[in-house]
Amino acid sequence: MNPIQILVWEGQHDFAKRLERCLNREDSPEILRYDEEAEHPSSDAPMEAEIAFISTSALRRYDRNHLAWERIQGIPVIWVGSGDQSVYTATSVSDRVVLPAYFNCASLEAVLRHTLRSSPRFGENAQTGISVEPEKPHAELPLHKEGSFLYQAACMQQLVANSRLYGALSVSVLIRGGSGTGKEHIARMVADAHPEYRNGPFVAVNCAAIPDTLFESMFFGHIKGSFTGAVRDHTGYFRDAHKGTLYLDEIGDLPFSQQVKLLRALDDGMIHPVGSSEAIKTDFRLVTATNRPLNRMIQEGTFRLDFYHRIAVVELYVPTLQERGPEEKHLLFNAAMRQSLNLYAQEVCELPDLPLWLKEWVFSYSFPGNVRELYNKAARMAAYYLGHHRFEQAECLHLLCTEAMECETPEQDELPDFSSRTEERSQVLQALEKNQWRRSETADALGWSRKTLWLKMKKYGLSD
Ligand SMILES: Nc1ncnc2c1ncn2[C@@H]1O[C@H](COP(=O)(O)OP(=O)(O)OP(=O)(O)O)[C@@H](O)[C@H]1O
Repeated sequence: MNPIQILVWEGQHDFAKRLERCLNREDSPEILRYDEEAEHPSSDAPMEAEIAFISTSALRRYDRNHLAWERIQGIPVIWVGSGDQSVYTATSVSDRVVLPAYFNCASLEAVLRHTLRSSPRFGENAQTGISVEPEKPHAELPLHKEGSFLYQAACMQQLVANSRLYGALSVSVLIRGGSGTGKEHIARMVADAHPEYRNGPFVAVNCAAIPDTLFESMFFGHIKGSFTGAVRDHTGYFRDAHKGTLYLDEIGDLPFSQQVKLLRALDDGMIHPVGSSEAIKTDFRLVTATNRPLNRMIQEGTFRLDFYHRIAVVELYVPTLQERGPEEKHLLFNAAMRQSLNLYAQEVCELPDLPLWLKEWVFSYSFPGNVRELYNKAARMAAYYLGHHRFEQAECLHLLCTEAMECETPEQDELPDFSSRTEERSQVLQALEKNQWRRSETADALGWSRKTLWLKMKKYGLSD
């Protein structure tokens, strides 16, 4: 028997490799790869392959919808989500199942089975000649713990190892990374690694919130009566951090003029409290953090190069959640759900089995707000579960929509011009009935996206 041919048209460079890894090797399917530059399956001639995996984003480049595609090619197509939530939301509520680009073998199997069964070419009991490797029973990968800091990915293990390594030295450390990645956790890890400074205070300062007029007093302190309102002596951050760690968060937001003043004091550790002629020696380890592009700011002249050299003897980069990979998202999401369930529930509440679509959402969503956002989404799901004792897909996906996505209001130009609400409702209803309530076909018939149809059905009480 000739090996089955599978067509892959999906931009992720390792997609085909991951596919091969999941598919049963004894069947050894032949994978035909298409990409941007090479010939692509846009022609109207039927394709050679027996099944295709095509990125949903490919559709946007052609004036066709997925049904037209499948009709022309005459083979079942598994659409691959780009990881963009809008695509996922739009398609997962319709009868089309979308495989997330970051799939695992279990989700591949589920999507494959669903697609082949509903394909006229293969049918319910069809022998397709392809199967997914049986899921090997494997223990969940261990989630490492450093206090309340959880991590698993190799890049995170390296980061933690480096934090300990350089933390033990008396060097200034700059921590770079996106918002919500856990920079403060890393700063504390660095501080705790030093044999001496770890025993002193950890003074955290948000540099984005320091008024220019109070800058010197806040950092270097003042003596009573040195200015109006100075009713008592004030030590300031430098002296507060003596023999410990001074953590300057959002250092990229420190105005240029304040950078000079800090640089002078950091160079020799000598400070002059406001209103005092006495110089005081301070001794601490400096750790700074930022999510701003300091290199670009230096080029643009908004961040001082000499100041950068002073604060960044060692640089640690905290990867975004997306860079850590889907496994880390999955493990952290479970841990965060467990934490929220315990926090919100009146009595002990075990983590329920999460439905496949929710796991896939976690796998494919990019979490631009990183771990902070992941904790927020997990908390929403935990609160929803405690209220409903189940996960209803449409409602949950709606709760998981980010604020920036405008989940509620589809774009106006996507909507046809209906003069009244009632008329629109009956149009939607008629179209649904005409298409046997198949959402993809109905959306096509109305000339809407599936997301728009879904939102309209919710609005008019037509969804389950
Ligand atoms: N790996 C992790 N394990 C557990 N909690 C984490 C992890 N990373 C971050 N968090 C939590 O996410 C939130 C944001 O973390 P943190 O404040 O350290 O981020 P940040 O990078 O300093 O963000 P920002 O740049 O916005 O200040 C905190 O509540 C923190 O406890």
